[in-house]
Amino acid sequence: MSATDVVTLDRGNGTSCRIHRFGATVISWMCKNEEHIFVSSKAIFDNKKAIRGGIPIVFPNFGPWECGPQHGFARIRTWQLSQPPTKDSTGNIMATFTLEDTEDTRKMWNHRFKLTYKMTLLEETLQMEFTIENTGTEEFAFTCLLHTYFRVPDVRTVTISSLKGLTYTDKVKDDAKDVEQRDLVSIQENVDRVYIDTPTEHAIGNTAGGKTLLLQKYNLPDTVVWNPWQEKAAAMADLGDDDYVTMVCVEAGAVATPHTLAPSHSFQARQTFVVSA
Ligand SMILES: O=P(O)(O)OC[C@H]1O[C@H](O)[C@H](O)[C@@H](O)[C@@H]1O
Repeated sequence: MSATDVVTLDRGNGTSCRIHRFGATVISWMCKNEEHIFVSSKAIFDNKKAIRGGIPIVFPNFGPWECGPQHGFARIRTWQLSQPPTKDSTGNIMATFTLEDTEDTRKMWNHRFKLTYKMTLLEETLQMEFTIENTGTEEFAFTCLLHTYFRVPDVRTVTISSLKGLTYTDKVKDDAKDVEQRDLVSIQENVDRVYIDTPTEHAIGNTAGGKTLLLQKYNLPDTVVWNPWQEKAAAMADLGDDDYVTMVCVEAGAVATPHTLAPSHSFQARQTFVVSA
């Protein structure tokens, strides 16, 4: 990984965020010396393969895709740093990354677009604003998602709130639909679920340092919960055998229903992590 590949936002006081320009992938968020983002011990940084961990950006398609690679191409393209890290008068630090269509993306998916991804590092908060513009002359449909891997001491003790009563698609059970019954979701096996139409905030308990993290989202109506567990983790070349224990993916997205964007229109979404108690 070369130094020019990584952009650092640093507030001091052990609070920083590092973003790899490949995929504009957040690879670290430290808050008061506590790392909240998981990156695999076997992650490959060859600017070809998606980084295993961090916050890959899924666009223009979530999951397997007839036009190109799983989860689309945004996570495997090098983004431009359009606004280098800048501090405002309150001490918050922001940086902005952009990605536009190229001949190569148009061969896969013949649409013109501009993605803008603005990160803001606040004192105990990390905010990610994601904008998709249709810069072409025809409408297009997409799904998108911020595929966050949180770093946790032990996934078996993690809890996720605000999913009770919601319908989910269970990708481990051939996309069977079911309704979540639990007040707090915990993970004790391979889980891969798309919860549909979720509220704007989840509290994730027992994350790094025993802290509860709030995941707040805007215009990202669905929440994916994923952990490959032991057997599937062992079969993944870029995930250490025991890495599944120290990660949980809670992913905010617009995936259950594709979103259609008219020419010259834009779609704006946001996710924010707040360190709570
Ligand atoms: O291996 P990847 O292409 O990075 O996908 C990793 C995972 O992403 C999401 O969480 C999906 O719901 C899973 O089905 C998938 O396995």
